[in-house]
Amino acid sequence: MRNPPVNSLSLEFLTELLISLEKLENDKTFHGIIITSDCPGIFSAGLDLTEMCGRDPEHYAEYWKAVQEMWLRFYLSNLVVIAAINGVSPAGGCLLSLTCDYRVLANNPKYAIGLNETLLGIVAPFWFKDTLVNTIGHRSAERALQLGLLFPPAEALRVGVVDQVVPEDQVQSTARLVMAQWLDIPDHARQLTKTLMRKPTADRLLTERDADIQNFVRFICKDSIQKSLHAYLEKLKQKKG
Ligand SMILES: CC/C=C\C/C=C\CCC/C=C/CC(=O)SCCNC(=O)CCNC(=O)[C@H](O)C(C)(C)COP(=O)(O)OP(=O)(O)OC[C@H]1O[C@@H](n2cnc3c(N)ncnc32)[C@H](O)[C@@H]1OP(=O)(O)O
Repeated sequence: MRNPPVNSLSLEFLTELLISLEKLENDKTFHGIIITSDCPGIFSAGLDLTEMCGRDPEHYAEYWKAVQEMWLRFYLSNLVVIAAINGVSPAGGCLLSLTCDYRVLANNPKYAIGLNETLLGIVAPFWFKDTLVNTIGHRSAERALQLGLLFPPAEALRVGVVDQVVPEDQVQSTARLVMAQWLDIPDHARQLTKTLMRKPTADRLLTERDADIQNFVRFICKDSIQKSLHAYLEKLKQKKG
């Protein structure tokens, strides 16, 4: 991912990601992809706050549809998808990694990962929650979501948000080793098993997709939510000054 400075998942970047995924899926010489970051120290800052702040309802609806599409397409991809997480990964950045089949995280205490939406005064939608529950179990997910926990590497490994923590200079090579192991499995059997595991979760969003967009638009348009997102963005900007 190369969307400096923080790989935020803007509408444009999400569209590029989806086009890239589609191209790779349509090229039958590809069997797997490794998602990693070109921004030093940052895997992805998550959803782009500027797409959710100070825009009109039509824009929010278009943006949310693209976020849903990213989740659905990566979560259900027939390719083996591995996240080589070489930086901090809050909220939507964590969600993107949770769509992958395997997560390797660099062992740097700054590289926290988690669904921290509540800390921003926003609520992780049910399909964010379902993805986390499927990964770490109900009790750990409930605690992590309510408290908006961002896990440092050792904790992330302990709770199961990531599958492996390795020295920073070994993230890419480890992801490639893991990829080789996954590609050794007969493709059709692995793909069908992935579908079996993930389709019920994806189907829930597919059947409630429009209602989920309407919920998002209603929620994000609230004055109180706009105010807190705006204040949060300002705080990020002032950090430098
Ligand atoms: C009932 C409910 C129904 C429906 C619910 C509906 C919806 C709610 C759910 C919405 C879900 C949202 C999920 C999300 O992903 S929200 C985004 C969460 N992300 C964060 O909190 C991360 C914020 N960023 C950071 O903490 C730091 O930037 C970071 C640690 C990533 C990097 O720090 P660093 O010091 O290296 O850089 P900064 O100086 O902070 O940032 C550089 C510039 O980038 C801008 N920035 C940062 N993050 C974002 C972002 N997520 N979106 C847009 N822009 C971002 C930052 O402002 C700086 O900008 P400039 O000052 O250079 O202009």
